[in-house]
Amino acid sequence: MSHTVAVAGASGYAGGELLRLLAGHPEFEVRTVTAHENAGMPVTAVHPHLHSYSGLEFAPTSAETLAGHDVVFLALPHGRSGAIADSLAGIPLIVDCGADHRLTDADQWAAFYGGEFHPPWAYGLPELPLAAGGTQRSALSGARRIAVPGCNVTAITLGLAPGIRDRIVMADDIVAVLAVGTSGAGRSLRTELLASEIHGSAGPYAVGGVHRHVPEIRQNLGAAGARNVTVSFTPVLVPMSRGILATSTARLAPGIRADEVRESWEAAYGHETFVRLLPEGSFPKTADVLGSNLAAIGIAVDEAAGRVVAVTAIDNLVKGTAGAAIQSANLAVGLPETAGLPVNGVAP
Ligand SMILES: NC(=O)C1=CN([C@@H]2O[C@H](COP(=O)(O)OP(=O)(O)OC[C@H]3O[C@@H](n4cnc5c(N)ncnc54)[C@H](OP(=O)(O)O)[C@@H]3O)[C@@H](O)[C@H]2O)C=CC1
Ligand SMILES: CC(=O)N[C@@H](CCC(=O)OP(=O)(O)O)C(=O)O
Repeated sequence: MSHTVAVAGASGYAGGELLRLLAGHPEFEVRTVTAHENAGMPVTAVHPHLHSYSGLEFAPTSAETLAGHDVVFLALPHGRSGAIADSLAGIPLIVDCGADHRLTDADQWAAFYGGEFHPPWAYGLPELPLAAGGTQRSALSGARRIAVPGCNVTAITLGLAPGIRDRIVMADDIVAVLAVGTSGAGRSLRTELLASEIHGSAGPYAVGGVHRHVPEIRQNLGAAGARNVTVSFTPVLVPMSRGILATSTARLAPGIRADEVRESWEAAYGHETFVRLLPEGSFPKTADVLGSNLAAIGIAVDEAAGRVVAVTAIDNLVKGTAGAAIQSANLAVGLPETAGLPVNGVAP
C-alpha cells in the first residue's frame, strides 16, 4: 500500500531533490508540496526540470497543509522545523532534513546554532558502524521521527567511522578538509555565491573550528566508539553546483600495521549498497556520484606520517540530504532500503 507524502520547503534545493527522487519511488506518493515566499507558484516555475509535477502548486507551509499525510519531509531552514514538527504530532513519520533534531547535547546546540533546543530524533545515517555493534540502521527500523545528517558530516563520518569503531585510528587528531559545491548553501540568494565571484576560484569558510557541523561529527564518531574526538574541519567552497569531496585523515593507532587498515573498512562497507569502498590505490571524484545515493570512499595509509587518509565523495543533495532522507524513511516504514534510490550517477 502506498504512503501519502508531503514535502515542506519543496521550493528549495533539498526539497526539489526530494521531489525528483520521490517521483520515481514505487511506494511514496507526493500529494502536497509547500513553500514560503514561493507559495502559490507552480512547481515547474521554480523547478523547471521537474516535469512530472506540472500542474501542481506550492501551498503555504503550515500545520494545516501538512496534516493528514503518512510521511512529511521537512526541508526547511535551521530553526524552522522544530516548531512545526511539534504541531504535527499525529503524523506517523516525519523526516527532518535540517539540523533541529540532530544534536543530543543542548549546550552544543546553544554554542553552534542557538535558539530553542529540540530533543534528538533517530539519526538518519543507516551505514554508521556503532561501537555497541551493528549499524545505525537498527535505530531507523520502525522510527517515527528521523533527523537527516548534515552533508559534510556524512562525508567525514562515513570516511573514518570504520577505523574508529575498530580502534585502527585515533580520534584525538582528526583533520578534515572538504571541497564543497555551492548548492550546499541553499538556493536563497547569497551575495558571496554570485557567479562572477565563485567561478574560477576556491576559498575556505567557517575556518577555525566554528562550523556548525563540528559537534555533529564528534557525536557520530563518539557513537562509533571514540572517547575524545578532536577534529579540525575546514570546508572549501569550489565552483561546482553539486558534490562534496572530503579528505579526512587520522593518526594510526599504536601497533596497527598498514595491512590491517583496509580490512576494517571492507568489513564495515562490503555489504552496503550505498557505500562503495574503492579498490586499493583508487580514489573518488565528485563526478562519480552526482545524482546517485552513493558515498564512494578511497583509503590509503601514509606510513611516513603515521596517518590513514580517507577520501569520500558524495552528492550533497542525494546521499547528503534527500537520498538519505528517503533511505531512512524506507527503513522506518519497512520498505526495501533501496526503494526509489539510484546507485548510478549521471555523467559526464
Ligand atoms: N543544500 C544541501 O546540500 C543540504 C541541505 N540540508 C538542509 O535542508 C534544509 C533546506 O536546505 P536547502 O534546500 O539547501 O535550502 P533552500 O534555501 O534552498 O530552501 C529553503 C526552503 O525553506 C523555505 N523557507 C525559507 N524560509 C522559510 C521560513 N521562514 N519558514 C518556512 N519555510 C521557509 C524556502 O521557501 P521559499 O523559497 O519559497 O521562500 C525553501 O523551500 C536546511 O535545513 C539544510 O540545512 C541538509 C543537507 C544538505
Ligand atoms: C556551501 C555551503 O554553505 N554548504 C553548507 C552545507 C551545509 C548543509 O547543507 O548541511 P546542513 O543541513 O547542516 O545545513 C555548509 O557548509 O554549511
